[in-house]
Amino acid sequence: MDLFSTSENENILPFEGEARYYGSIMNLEKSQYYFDRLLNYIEWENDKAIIFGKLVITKRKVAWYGDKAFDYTYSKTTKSGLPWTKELLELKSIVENKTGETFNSCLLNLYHNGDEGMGWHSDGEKDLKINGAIGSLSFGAERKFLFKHKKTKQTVEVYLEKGSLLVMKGETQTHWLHRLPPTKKVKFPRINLTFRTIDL
Ligand SMILES: O=C(O)CCC(=O)C(=O)O
Ligand SMILES: [Fe+2]
Repeated sequence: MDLFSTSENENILPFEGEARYYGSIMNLEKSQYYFDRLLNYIEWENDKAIIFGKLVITKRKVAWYGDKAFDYTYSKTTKSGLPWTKELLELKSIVENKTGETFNSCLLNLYHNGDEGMGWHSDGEKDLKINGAIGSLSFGAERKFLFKHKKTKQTVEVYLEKGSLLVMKGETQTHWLHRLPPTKKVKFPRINLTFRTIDL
């Protein structure tokens, strides 16, 4: 929060990218409110991905919202966006004000517990604006998030607490992978929102 702003905005990547962890950007009551609203009012669906040529249906649930019903190709499957909800517009504006960036879409992930995670990837899908910022908001259970440099394999870890904001920008997606590792320690759900800019 703003009281502890000395390390706020520090780039946590050592080179070839920019990832800024703001910590929690809202109070606990607000982050609990948004967690509940998102859990109950988002149209969650199991994700489908094509991995090594096979259709895989994940336990993790996803949803896709945006400025208009555009199609977006992600993990080799195509999704179409739903119109923004009230809460998503509020959160988009909070993230835009904090970062000075603008976004036209949001991918949401619901991890029911620590068994669910996301493997190494970068968000460089062809529909995304090149080097555009991605604003990642987290609610619910705190989880570890990792970056790994594509060439040097150097890793950087950060714990994403409830109500927190992580911004990835610049060359991050070109040079770094990221992942949300599964963990036996976490028994509670987590919701993550990544605000993005799609080239329309
Ligand atoms: O859940 C997270 O923190 C990361 C999600 C992610 O990397 C993505 O949706 O591309
Ligand atoms: Fe990602």
